[in-house]
Amino acid sequence: MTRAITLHEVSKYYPKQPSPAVDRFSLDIAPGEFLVLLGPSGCGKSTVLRMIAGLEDITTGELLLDGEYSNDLAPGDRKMAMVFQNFALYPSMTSRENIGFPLRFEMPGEEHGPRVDETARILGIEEILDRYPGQLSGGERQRVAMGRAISRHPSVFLMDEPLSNLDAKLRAHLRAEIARLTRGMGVTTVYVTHDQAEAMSLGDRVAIMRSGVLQQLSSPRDAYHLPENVFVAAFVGTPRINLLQATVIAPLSGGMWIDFGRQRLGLPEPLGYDHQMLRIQQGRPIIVGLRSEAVRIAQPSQAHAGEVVISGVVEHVEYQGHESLVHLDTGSRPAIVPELEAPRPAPAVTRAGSRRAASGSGGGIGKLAQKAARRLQASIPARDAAGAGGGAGGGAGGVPPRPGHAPGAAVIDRPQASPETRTGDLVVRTGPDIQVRRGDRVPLLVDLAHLYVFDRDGNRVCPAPTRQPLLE
Ligand SMILES: Nc1ncnc2c1ncn2[C@@H]1O[C@H](COP(=O)(O)OP(=O)(O)OP(=O)(O)O)[C@@H](O)[C@H]1O
Repeated sequence: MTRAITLHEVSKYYPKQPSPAVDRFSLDIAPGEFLVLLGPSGCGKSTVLRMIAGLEDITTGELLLDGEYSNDLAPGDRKMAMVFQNFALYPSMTSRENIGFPLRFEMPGEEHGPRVDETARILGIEEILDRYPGQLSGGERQRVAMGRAISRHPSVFLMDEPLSNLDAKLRAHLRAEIARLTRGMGVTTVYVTHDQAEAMSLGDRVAIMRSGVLQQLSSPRDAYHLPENVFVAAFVGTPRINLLQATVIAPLSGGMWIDFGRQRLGLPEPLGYDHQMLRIQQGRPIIVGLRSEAVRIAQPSQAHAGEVVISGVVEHVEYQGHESLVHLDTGSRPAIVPELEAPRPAPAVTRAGSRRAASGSGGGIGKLAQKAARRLQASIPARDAAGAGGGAGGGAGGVPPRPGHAPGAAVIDRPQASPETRTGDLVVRTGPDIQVRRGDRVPLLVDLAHLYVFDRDGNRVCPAPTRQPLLE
């Protein structure tokens, strides 16, 4: 059995907390779907999961299971199995006993052996059934923990960062196993992670959260290619998208340029629809997003249609084996997004109050950048969250306004880095054998088909959202 889960305008206020941990969160999860809740530390992912499990009360809003109002259903009656980050196994029980333990309550008086053997076969852990947890590796222990969840034949799996205690190789391996298992069983799965790579590889859809508010609900592909706001653009993808402060220049005499301060990108005429819409942004600060594969180092004579030329000075080359990442200084001012690490270079500082050090795409932010973000946030008019996710549909049904929460980017100047530590404002992905040296000025071809523009509130305006925000 598998089931549909609906959250309708669900909020969670913890006692003595001024703002909600989860704010008017709406989501429809189809039977058998694998949905990933993704976001930085503290954004409310686990709270959503725990409300679905019945381990946390819902303050306002509704939870429907297969269309039935279920806010008050006891956890034990929800037929859900949870797998946590800290997979606690009973140390005095063998793997077989650990897996069979929940069945004592679910199938009292029945023979559990066949169910445990079947589970072990699915997970490929027949050989370790008679060992104790102390005799197992971390990966084996996590498999047993999953076995305990699977053996119950739940209608829903709820997984809260189940792989985050494992090393990278094992994580990748078990990630593939989880995908295979849950899809094979056809069981609805809600999976919490702050690791965007994990989310992208596992989810049928990802729900990206920030400060308790749903930012985007879409396929992993759309989250990468059509981020609804600058937060999603910056959170999804490695290396992080290049975000540059810019302005639009569109004189009445014709032509349109994106001005980065020292350099300009000329938009080819006749202007396409997406570029025409940028005229509205003239005179306002914007953020340009360029993924590292949207720019290549090549001579202007090699430019394809839709590519325009700028240049940059090589600051640093990062060899990665299969590719190199070239860090360049284009004389632009990078923009950063609060709650995410500052772009290069930035000391990794764990956010004060965060319960767990963030890694990967998650939560740290350089102290200087944090201070600057606070200063600038104070000076940027805060628009409500309706703009942040209410653009392209994606199934989120629009993001409700959240008084006092500015969802968009704070566009801030990067703290000044010394020449020794400076690593550029633009990262470009190249082949591994690129022959460039620090200090070389190189031509850069920017593919306009992969140019993103976000307005001052952080909402994507190019490519134009399917639902246009009100023209002011
Ligand atoms: N029992 C609680 N009492 C008060 N505040 C809480 C409680 N549990 C969580 N919070 C707060 O609610 C917010 C959301 O927490 P939650 O654990 O849901 O976030 P998360 O995205 O899962 O974070 P992480 O990835 O670090 O686990 C945080 O600010 C957290 O400090």
